[in-house]
This record gives sequence, structure tokens and C-alpha cells, in this order.
Amino acid sequence: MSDPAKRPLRIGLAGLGTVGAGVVKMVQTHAELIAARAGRPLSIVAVSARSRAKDRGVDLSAYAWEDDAVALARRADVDVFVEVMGGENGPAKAGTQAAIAAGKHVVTANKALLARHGQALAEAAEAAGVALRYEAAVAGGIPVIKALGEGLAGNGITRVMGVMNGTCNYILTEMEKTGADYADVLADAQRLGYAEADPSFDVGGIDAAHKLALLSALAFGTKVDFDGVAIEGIERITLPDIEQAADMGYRIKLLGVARMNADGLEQRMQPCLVPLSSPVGQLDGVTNAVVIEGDFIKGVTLQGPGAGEGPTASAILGDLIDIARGLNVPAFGQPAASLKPAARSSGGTAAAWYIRILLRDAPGMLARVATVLGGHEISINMMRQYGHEGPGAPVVIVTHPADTARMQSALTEIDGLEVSLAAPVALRIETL
Ligand SMILES: NC(=O)C1=CN([C@@H]2O[C@H](COP(=O)(O)OP(=O)(O)OC[C@H]3O[C@@H](n4cnc5c(N)ncnc54)[C@H](O)[C@@H]3O)[C@@H](O)[C@H]2O)C=CC1
Ligand SMILES: N[C@@H](CC=O)C(=O)O
Ligand code: NA
Repeated sequence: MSDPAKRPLRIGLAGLGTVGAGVVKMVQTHAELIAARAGRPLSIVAVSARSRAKDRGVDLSAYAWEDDAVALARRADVDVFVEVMGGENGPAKAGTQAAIAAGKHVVTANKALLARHGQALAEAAEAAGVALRYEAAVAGGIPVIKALGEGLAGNGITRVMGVMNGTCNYILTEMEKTGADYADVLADAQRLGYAEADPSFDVGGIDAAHKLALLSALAFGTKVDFDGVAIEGIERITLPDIEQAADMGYRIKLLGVARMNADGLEQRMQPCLVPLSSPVGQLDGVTNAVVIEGDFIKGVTLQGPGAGEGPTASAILGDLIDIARGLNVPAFGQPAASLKPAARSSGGTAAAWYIRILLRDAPGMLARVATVLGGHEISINMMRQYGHEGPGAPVVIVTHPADTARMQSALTEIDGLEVSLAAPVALRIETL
């Protein structure tokens, strides 16, 4: 019998959409290069998706077909189950569980699955002695899981932050560049294969929060705590917000921050203003960036394409080549049983805020708002009125640093003023 470490690594590929088709293309395009680097060939043996008939622009004729992803996961001729279907339950979860139970390695791009079930799946994979790899799931083509879990493993990590959703960054930067409508730019992101099957996961900040929760576990040795992420999406950001931020030297980014404070883990994903001149402020289109701060490394910034066929396939192939080489590192950087439950921090550091309000246009209205802010000990750094909007006057206020709790109660009070014509929007200003 041939040496199993030398024979082809046999892949069962579940999902043939943007990511799955990319994986097929890369395996076919780079068969020789991959075999040379992995020490043995990678061979797709069987595939599965919803529709067998659909033309995906790739040649699938050499592969067996399975209607059922769970059956694919259990096939005797499959060594690695590649899950690129999506969904936090359904066949993604059942197939992954079945693969692990059958002693097969798993590579997945599915952050929703891992944000919910990562701990249980990592425990099961370790018990079965198989790898559970997910580089594609976080920041697409950027090798951030490898960087955090391997290259930086000797550091005490102090903070992880960044832009982790390509769709949102694409929308925010395209709106700024072209003045295009939010809905049109979102439709473009869907057409380009960046968005989730349910794009409200992207624009609602949920997809990026899934990713942040996985990075937190890796960075801080805590169990994945997706429900501990404070999430706010970009749905309420308007073109005037983007323009006014630019006018003040900032750009709006959906920014994730994970930090271990004295009272526990702070995890937040929210639109923030960042300096236009900062590396994060410069990110355009589908580009993501993750900043990792550690006690010995100080800071590392990784930047690259966060979504799309090629970058995501690249991450999947990186994981497959590691498996072919016989590497198996714990999914969350240390044995799953040793991960600690994450105590949640009661609040983050204070920050300056950008506030947008729509006030009835009459004398004395601004003074009412200033009084509310003053009552919450929030002092104003700058205040500007931007023309008129129907019966209202859009007003932008930039404050001096204030903590989130104080800002939230001030906003609730402003919202309750009869002069306030729309719910106020407040965005943190991160100095990075
Ligand atoms: N598109 C991207 O840029 C990235 C996507 N991901 C993740 O990769 C996964 C796949 O994403 P895409 O390829 O964009 O999705 P997609 O919608 O383009 O493709 C999904 C594929 O899975 C199959 N599928 C879905 N549900 C199924 C079910 N219940 N039974 C059988 N087959 C099913 C579909 O038929 C399709 O072939 C998701 O978990 C997504 O979050 C991760 C990083 C980047
Ligand atoms: N929908 C995601 C895809 C990659 O994870 C994104 O836009 O970043
Ligand atoms: Na990645």
C-alpha cells in the first residue's frame, strides 16, 4: 500500500458558488505548483451544490456528484471536507460534524458557522485528531488566522482591530467616489460576489462581527463569544455623513475592535470616523486590514482583498496545503478545552464623537441640544449646520471625548426633544 502521506490529498467540495468555483479554478490552474509545495497532489474527488445543472464556468466532469453534502462528507474516498456553502446550521453544520466524526479534516470559509459552533466543532476536531481550518472565513485572502495563531503565537496580544467586511468598505468608498446610491452600490457588491447570501449580514455588521469574534478567541485564548460583540451596521450612514466626515479630514469605516480590558473582553463592530491619512482611512473598495498589537511585536498591519473568488480560494488553498503537509494546529491557537469563557467588559475607552441631528429650523434649537449634551457632561468641540432638509436643518456636532454610556443617554434625550425631527446618529472618532 502506498504511503498515505505521499498519495493525493482527496477533497470533497461542498458548495460551488463564488468560493467553490474559485477553489476548482485554483486547484486546476496550479496543480503542479501546489503538488510541489504540498509534497503531494491535491485532488478534488467529489462535489455537491444545490443545482447539478447550473453552468459555473468550470469543468466539473472529472468529479463525482453528491446531492447531499453530508453524504459527501462521509465518502470513504474523501480526506478533507471543504465547506463553502454557508449558513450557521443546515448542511454546513451537519456536513462539518459528519466529516469530523468520520475522521476527515475540514476547511471552511464559514464564519457564521464558527462564530456559533466554533467551540464545539474545535473540541470535536481535536478529539478526532483532525484539522479544522478557516483562513478564508476571516478577512478573505489576508492570512490573518495564520498570522495570529502561528506567526505571532509568542506574543501577549493587547488589541486586534480592523476593517473586516469587504462589502461595507466597497459601499462606503464607492458612495464617496461616485456619489452613487447605497442600494445600487450594494447591488454591485452582490454582482461581484462579495456579499453574503443575505446581504443584511454585511451591512448590518453581523458578518464582520462573526469574524471579530473568531479573532478574539485566537488573540485572547477565550471561547468564541459572538453574542458579546456590540454590533452596529452601516445602514444609517448617508452620503452627507461621508462627505461631512471627509470635510473634517476623516473617512467612515466599519471598524472592529477587540481588546482585553481590566474587567473583561471588549468587542465592538461599528461605523467609526478614522483619520483620512491613517492606513485604515486609506482603504478602498473590497480591501480589508487587520491591525494586531502584541507586547513583543508592537504592531503588525495586514492588508489585502477581503472578499471575492480569487482571494477566498487562495485562503482555502493555503489551508489545504498545510493539511497536505501534515500540519495540524489547534483551531483557536490552543487546545479548545483550555479556552476560557470571556468575561464581557462593561465599556470601552472614551472617544470623541461625530453626531448628526436633524433639528426643526427655528431660533434657539441648537442651544437646546447643547444644553442636553452639557447636562451629560459632554463638551462640544465643533458645531456646523449644513443647509436645509425640508423643514429641518441638518446639524453636525463633534464632541470632546465621552464614554459610550454617557453618549447613549444624551442621544436618547436629544431624540426625545420635540425639536429633533429624526433619530440622531453618533459615530465614534477613532484616532487609531
Ligand atoms: N463570497 C466571498 O467573498 C466570501 C464568502 N465566504 C463564505 O464562503 C461561503 C460561501 O460563500 P459564496 O461562495 O459567496 O456563496 P454562494 O452563494 O456564491 O455559493 C454557495 C454555494 O453553496 C451551495 N449551497 C448553499 N446552500 C446549500 C445547501 N443547503 N445545500 C447544498 N448546497 C448549498 C449553493 O448551491 C452554491 O453552490 C459562505 O460561508 C461565505 O460566508 C467567505 C469569505 C469570502
Ligand atoms: N461578505 C463578506 C465576504 C467575505 O467574508 C465580505 O463582504 O467581506
Ligand atoms: Na483570511
